[in-house]
Amino acid sequence: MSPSRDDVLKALATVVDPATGRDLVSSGAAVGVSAKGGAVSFVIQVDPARGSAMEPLRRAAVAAVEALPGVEKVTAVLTAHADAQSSPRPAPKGPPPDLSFGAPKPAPASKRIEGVDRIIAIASGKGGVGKSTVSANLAVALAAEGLRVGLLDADVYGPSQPRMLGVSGRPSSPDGKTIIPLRNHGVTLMSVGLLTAEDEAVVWRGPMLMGALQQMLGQVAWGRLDVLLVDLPPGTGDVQLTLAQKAEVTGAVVVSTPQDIALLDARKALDMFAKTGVPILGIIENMSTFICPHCQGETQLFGHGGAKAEAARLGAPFLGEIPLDLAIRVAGDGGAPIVASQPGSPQAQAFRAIARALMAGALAPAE
Ligand SMILES: Nc1ncnc2c1ncn2[C@@H]1O[C@H](COP(=O)(O)OP(=O)(O)OP(=O)(O)O)[C@@H](O)[C@H]1O
Repeated sequence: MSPSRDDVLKALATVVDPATGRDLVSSGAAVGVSAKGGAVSFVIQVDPARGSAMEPLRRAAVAAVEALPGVEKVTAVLTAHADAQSSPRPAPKGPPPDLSFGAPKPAPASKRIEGVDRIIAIASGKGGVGKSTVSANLAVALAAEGLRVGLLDADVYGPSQPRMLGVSGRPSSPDGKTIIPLRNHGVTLMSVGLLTAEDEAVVWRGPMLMGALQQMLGQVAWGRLDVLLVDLPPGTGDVQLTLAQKAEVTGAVVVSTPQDIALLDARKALDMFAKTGVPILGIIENMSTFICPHCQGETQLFGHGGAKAEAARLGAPFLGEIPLDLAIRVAGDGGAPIVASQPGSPQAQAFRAIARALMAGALAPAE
């Protein structure tokens, strides 16, 4: 019989970090613990200053878990938690988060959005990597697979979903409390961009920003949704933290380009989610290869495969790659993402494959 997540936690609780004298579970160092079939994965957060000196601890943790009956594969990753000053970390309240990519868990009532089964955050470490393009196409692709999909554009600094999904006009609020979202290409959409004039520069200040996000989570009449995608602003700021605190987020998908710099930034996003207990559902490489619009030849402009290698290193699922392709940009800028406007194209198929990979993991029906 394969071990349960609790079995794995018990095994990890026997492994003591000699530097702190505390075990991996009570110190909060072991996060993202997942046990599925015989495959176990977890992340050990370490102080970056101790870096490679932690490898023996990682090996001890792997050995403790491997000793459990039914374990076939153990993936254990060391990550540096972003704030080295805070070491040793305070022990988190409650057990480490569940990184299982299976059925949604019942959430505390206050954190649930009525009628919404799962919330998936789409994040990137830095701007311009195509997070919004990926979110829009992924939303349409999931809808094409038969799911009821919502898209919340929380990119307060540059809301682009109304343009990408070809939606305009102000959402109505018949009772002055509930906001009725708009809908196009099979996707229910709400965006901060719909609450402000298109050319109006929005200077959101902290509390206002949190208020807007909470309003969009709590006051929008989303209806029944299998999944709500949240297109986050780039980086690792307040909106990300608010979302993790105020809503029961099923997990996060991180979009990265293959360049090292983008990957470094992507690492920050991954670390932030690990710290806030949000499981990583997968990594998508965008602008993976360049498709020439004239000869259709393929060039590896930014290198290729960096995100896949990083995903493997972290033990996170790699969901797929999207080429840098003029047709993808033109379609997005024209208000009909390529999955909707050219569903038979190879580019649309690449997004559909990613949607299916996500469904096979995070959106899989209950076992
Ligand atoms: N795979 C792609 N092929 C061609 N163009 C792309 C691709 N992905 C994104 N783009 C284009 O790159 C630009 C930036 O993309 P997008 O707005 O999706 O990025 P972003 O990461 O959401 O940026 P920000 O968070 O800064 O708003 C857009 O003009 C978009 O059309």
